[in-house]
Amino acid sequence: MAKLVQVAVAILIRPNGDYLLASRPDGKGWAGWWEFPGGKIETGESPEHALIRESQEELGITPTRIQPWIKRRYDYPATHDAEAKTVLLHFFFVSEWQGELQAREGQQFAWQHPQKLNVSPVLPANAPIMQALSLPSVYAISNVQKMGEHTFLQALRKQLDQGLQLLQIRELQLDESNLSQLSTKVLSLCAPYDCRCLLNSSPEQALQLGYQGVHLNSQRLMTMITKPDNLLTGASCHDAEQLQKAQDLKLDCALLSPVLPTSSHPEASGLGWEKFSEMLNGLEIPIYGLGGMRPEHVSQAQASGARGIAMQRAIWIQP
Ligand SMILES: Nc1nc2c([nH]c(=O)n2[C@H]2C[C@H](O)[C@@H](COP(=O)(O)OP(=O)(O)OP(=O)(O)O)O2)c(=O)[nH]1
Ligand SMILES: [Mg+2]
Repeated sequence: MAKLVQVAVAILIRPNGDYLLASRPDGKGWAGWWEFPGGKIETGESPEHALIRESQEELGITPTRIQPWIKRRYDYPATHDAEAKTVLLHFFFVSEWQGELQAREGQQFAWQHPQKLNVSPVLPANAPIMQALSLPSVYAISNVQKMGEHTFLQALRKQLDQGLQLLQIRELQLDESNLSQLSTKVLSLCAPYDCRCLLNSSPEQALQLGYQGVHLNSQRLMTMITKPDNLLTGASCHDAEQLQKAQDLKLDCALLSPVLPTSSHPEASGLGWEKFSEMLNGLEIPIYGLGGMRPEHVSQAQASGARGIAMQRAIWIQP
């Protein structure tokens, strides 16, 4: 059996969202491939400790703000320059550090825009990680029905100014013509910003109304045979079977709900973080927790292996 190697991996993130990749130096297996800085966890060492030690050894910096994220297992085949092995990668976000970056192992550095990678090839185990990083940590869901259109659009503008990047329009109460009118307003408001909009409806209607994406409810998800063409596609999931379906279709993201009790579904008790985390184990597509989420839950969701959180209420309420 191939040996299991535990690895601490540092995703250094700048305030604008760009992250650092480094090339693997000559002399190591998979030389020339791009990876996040990091390295093997020593026997008896905690992943956090390994992360700090490797950052010092490879980059000459000391992380001061660390957020645990996904753990990912991957089987590497034997190659011309490396033996077969199974890695368990412990990914961490590092958003603050002390010291200046230095290439202490002769590696090259490249800061990457999450949606426009300009180096390759990246280590194969990282493919789903890059995919997840191309989406933001917060997914907003519209709430025109409760807030009224005027108040919602005002709150949306505020969130766009603060960097909102992913929005679902979910207004099931609207007839076709009202939905079309609202869509025109929302899409033109979002156009100057770097925010992608998904319509909770059918792929056909999303395309017809000019959305970049569609969000499938769980019923629609289960009837899909392939991922809709030319649309960023998300889906709502409430159980393991639906999550698996979203993954089999290679959707861009999925919501898992309800994580916590929520006023929109008072009858449901919520999965709780432990069960939530268990259900995400082994999934490769980016997942957002939904249900009772507030902005401060992002770190808990990420520590559970999610990309982040989705909010329909708290995001529109200004502190
Ligand atoms: N650092 C890092 N390693 C990764 C990533 N993705 C991925 O599959 N790996 C794999 C490649 C290697 O098999 C393993 C890390 O081992 P490594 O050779 O970098 O370990 P190290 O820095 O401690 O170096 P060494 O001195 O032991 O050679 O994890 C990644 O993004 N960053
Ligand atoms: Mg290394």
